[in-house]
Formats: sequence, C-alpha cells, structure tokens
Amino acid sequence: MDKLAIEGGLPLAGEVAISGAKNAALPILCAGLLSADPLTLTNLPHLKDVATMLRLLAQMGVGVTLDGVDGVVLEGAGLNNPVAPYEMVKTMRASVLVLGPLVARHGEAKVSLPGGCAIGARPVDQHIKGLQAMGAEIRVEQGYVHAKVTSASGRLKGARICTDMVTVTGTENLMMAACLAEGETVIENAAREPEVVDLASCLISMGARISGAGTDVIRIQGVERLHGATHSIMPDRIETGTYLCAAAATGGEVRLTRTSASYLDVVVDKLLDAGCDITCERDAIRLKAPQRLKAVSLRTAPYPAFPTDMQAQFMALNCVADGAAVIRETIFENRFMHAVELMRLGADIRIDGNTAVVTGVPALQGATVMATDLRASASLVIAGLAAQGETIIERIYHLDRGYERIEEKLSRLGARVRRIP
Ligand SMILES: CC(=O)N[C@H]1[C@@H](OP(=O)(O)OP(=O)(O)OC[C@H]2O[C@@H](n3ccc(=O)[nH]c3=O)[C@H](O)[C@@H]2O)O[C@H](CO)[C@@H](O)[C@@H]1O
Ligand SMILES: C=C(OP(=O)(O)O)C(=O)O
Repeated sequence: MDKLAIEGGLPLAGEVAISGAKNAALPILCAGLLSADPLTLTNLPHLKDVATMLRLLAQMGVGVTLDGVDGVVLEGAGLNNPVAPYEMVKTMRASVLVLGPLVARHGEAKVSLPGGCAIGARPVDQHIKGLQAMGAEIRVEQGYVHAKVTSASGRLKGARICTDMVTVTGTENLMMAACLAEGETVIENAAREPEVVDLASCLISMGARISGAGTDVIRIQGVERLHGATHSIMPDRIETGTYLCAAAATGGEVRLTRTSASYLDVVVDKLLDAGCDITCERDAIRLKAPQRLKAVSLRTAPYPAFPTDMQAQFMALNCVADGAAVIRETIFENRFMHAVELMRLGADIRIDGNTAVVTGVPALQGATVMATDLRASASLVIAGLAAQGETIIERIYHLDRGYERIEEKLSRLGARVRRIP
C-alpha cells in the first residue's frame, strides 16, 4: 500500500486549481441512470471513487465515454443489469446512490450495502423508508438491498417523506427516484448541502421538475422521462477548505483558483477567527496566515453549519495554534480517529465522547502515522506539512478517493512530498 513522505516545516506558497467536487460528482454520475439520452458532465475530478462509480455504471450497461481532460458522456439507453455487487462498492459510500435511480427507471435493483469511510455505523434506513413510501417493495438480505416496483404502471408513486435526520445521500437518492415517480413527492427535513443543489440543477437541466433544493423542503413533480443534458460539476468546497487549512497551519500564503468562497462561509469565518487574512474573488480565494494561529472552537452540523468533512483538518490546524479549542462532532459517532495519530506527532488532544479539546503546541515533530479515513488522512497531511522533520503517512489510498493529484498540487505550493509505492 502506498505511503506519503512529507518533509515538513515549509510554508505553502503559490497558486493551485481546485477540482470538481467528489460529493457532487458521485450523485450526478448516478443521474446518468435516469435517462436513455446522453448526459455530458464536465469538471469531473480524477478520483478513485469516480473511477469506481464509472466502472459500476458500465457493468450495469450504461455507456461511459471519457471526453477530453475532465469530461464524460453517459448513455443510459443500454441499462440492463441493475446490480451493484459488493466487490465493486465496498470502498465507496456513494454507491448506494444508484438505488433510487435504478428502482425509478428500471423497476428493480439489487444493491450491496455500501462501504466508504468507517466514521460511524452509517445505516441507509432513511433511503429505504423513503423508497418504501413511494411504493417500492424492499428487503435486505445477505448484505444486499433488493428493491422492486410492483405497481401496475411500473412507476414509483409520489409521497410525502420526512427523514428522521438530515441525510445528504438520503435526500439525493430520494430526489432522483422522485423525478420519475407518478405525482408529487415532498422531502421534508431535506439536506441543504450545495452538492444537493448541484444535483438538482443537473436533474432540472435533464427535464426534472424540482423546486426548493437548498431549503429543507424539496418538491418534485414526477415526469415520465428525463432527457439528455450537459452539466459542469461544482468546485470541491472540502478540497478548497483543506488547502486553506494547510496554508494556514504552515504559515503560508496561497491563492486557490477555479473555486468559490460562496459555499464556505462558516469555514472562512473560522479561518478569519484563527487570524488568517482572506480575500474572496469571484472564482478564487486567497489566504495569508498570521505569525501564529489562534485556536478556534467548532461544532459540526448539517449545512449551512460547520461541515463534518472539515473537522479533522481544523483539528490539525488547532494542534499548532495558540490556546485551546473545543471541537464537537455531532454527525458521526466515530470521527476522531485522526486524534491519536496527531498525538504521535506531539499534539495535545483530549477526547471525551464527541468532544475533543486541542491545546496548541509550539511545534509538531514528524513521525510515522496511519491514515484511517479520507479526511483523517487530510488532517495528517496538514500536520505533517506543519511538523518539523519527516512524517510518513501509511495507507494513503483513502486520499486518492477524495483528493485529485494531491502530491502534485502540494509540490506546486512548495511542499516536499513524495509517494512511496
Ligand atoms: C458521498 C457523500 O456525499 N458523502 C457525504 C455525505 O455522507 P452521507 O450521505 O453518508 O451522510 P448522511 O448525511 O446520510 O449522514 C448523516 C447522519 O445520518 C445518519 N443516517 C443517514 C442515513 C440513514 O439512512 N440513516 C442514518 O442514521 C448517519 O449515520 C449520520 O450519522 O454526507 C456526510 C455529512 O455531511 C459527509 O460527511 C459525507 O462526505
Ligand atoms: C466521508 C466522506 O466520504 P464518503 O461519504 O464517500 O465515505 C468524505 O467525503 O469526507
């Protein structure tokens, strides 16, 4: 398994471009299952999860043609095998997003319970309950969700669905299924994440009738079919936030292009609280770190509050800040696995349930650490860049799921990073 070697202690400086968002690309690729016509996507990030999703769609009979540097054309006319086998999806949470589109368009599906980051139990009961409310018959057997539409018309029926908690992929799955259902579906307590809005805008350009995406009530008037469209994937707000934290933690100055601060309000506010100087341009963000960061406390919660996918990176930043920060994780019950690894680098962290107290130290020292999940890996990269001496990060395959060409981008910013096969 590949490792990453980082010679830390250098401030990041320069400019890099941000890639398309993993968590927008994955659901939008699944939208390709909803139509027989070509769906052309651009700004698709080159990530392991994206490659896995494309393989999965191809084995279902969807035509997959790579188009230029960052584009793909999906042709759903050949969809004939509505199965997502465990072997293909065990590394990827977003695989469950094929369930709604398959049931809605093909009338049946057999989808393995998903893998992804081991940051909590991550059940999919809300996805299942929502599809059942739309009339799908569902049983879960031997690790697979089997779903079937039994109505005379062969279509799902619109329903009013109120999810027990805010779920991002749950909202996305049900929204996609509802596009081809008969009548109106109302999703209450819907996730408001920008990635949900990006998916909705792609679906609308395919002819779906959706209103309210970005609020907690989404209304979908089902249509008989969706048509082809062209859509550009939104920039990755979490990749953006990660590079901002890396620049802040190393005392650097960077400009990130092909991105926008508009989905990052709360992250930008926390970086300002930490003492960073930030300039937001139309398609770029510039950050200049202070001499010494100030500790910033935070509490994760659904959008527009602080994103759980940025919690680990801010923990790394707080490790080298002045003062103590209290970090509360309210979304996932097991998302502090990076803390013990950060402690190996000399961080001062105390964990009590869903709360971590991080007291900044003058400097971290390089060591060998183990990456346990995607954002945990990102936090170790940030800490390694800020630490004195060499840090070796083991099991970096997680990083390849979510960060495009990370060594190349960091090197462009002056970091000394190399991959050890
Ligand atoms: C591919 C993708 O977009 N992944 C993101 C998505 O994950 P994902 O969509 O899996 O996360 P959810 O928003 O569904 O999870 C939120 C909480 O609800 C719980 N839950 C969810 C569904 C369900 O049926 N039952 C249930 O109990 C989860 O265990 C978790 O505690 O949103 C998370 C929260 O912003 C992010 O960390 C992930 O990066
Ligand atoms: C948790 C994440 O990914 P996934 O939902 O794909 O496991 C993430 O993007 O931080």
